[in-house]
Amino acid sequence: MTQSEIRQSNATQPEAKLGQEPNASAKAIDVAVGILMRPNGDVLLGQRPQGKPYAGYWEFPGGKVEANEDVASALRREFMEELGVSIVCAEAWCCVEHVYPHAHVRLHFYISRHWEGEPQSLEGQAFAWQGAVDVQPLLPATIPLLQDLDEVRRAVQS
Ligand SMILES: Nc1nc2c([nH]c(=O)n2[C@H]2C[C@H](O)[C@@H](COP(=O)(O)OP(=O)(O)OP(=O)(O)O)O2)c(=O)[nH]1
Repeated sequence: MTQSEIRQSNATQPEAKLGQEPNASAKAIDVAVGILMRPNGDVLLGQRPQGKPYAGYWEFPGGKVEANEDVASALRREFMEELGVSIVCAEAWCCVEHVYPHAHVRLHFYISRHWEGEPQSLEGQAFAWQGAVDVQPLLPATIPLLQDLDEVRRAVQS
């Protein structure tokens, strides 16, 4: 995946600030998050491993953008590290901020319909392909996006 393959989607661009108002003095941590979407609209979720904040909660795979790394590179790296999957192309979907007790995060969500490799649990986490997302608990910042995601899933199916 190159920068040119990261396209802005016009379909859904919720610019939401979720949860508490972000503390202006707390620097937001950028997080790259990828939603793998099968042709039938199913999406892949993973369960956060022990030792992390919100262990046991379900999330879309991804992780923090490192220093001197762009979001697209972080997405590629996280998917290779966590799942052994190579993202071929992905589309920027939306960006949301959330203030957790442990961090103020800025989540950059991408949707990918084209990847290479079968997801493997390289960090011991559970995974689940879901239609309408039905795993619980989900990370609080991710829950409000599910309705918009359902619209994308339906558009893919039709
Ligand atoms: N991957 C992912 N993170 C999410 C989602 N929703 C959400 O609020 N987050 C938050 C939880 C965490 O505060 C942050 C991700 O940080 P992380 O600690 O999992 O990142 P990482 O894998 O780089 O972890 P580490 O190297 O620091 O152990 O983003 C989501 O759907 N997917």
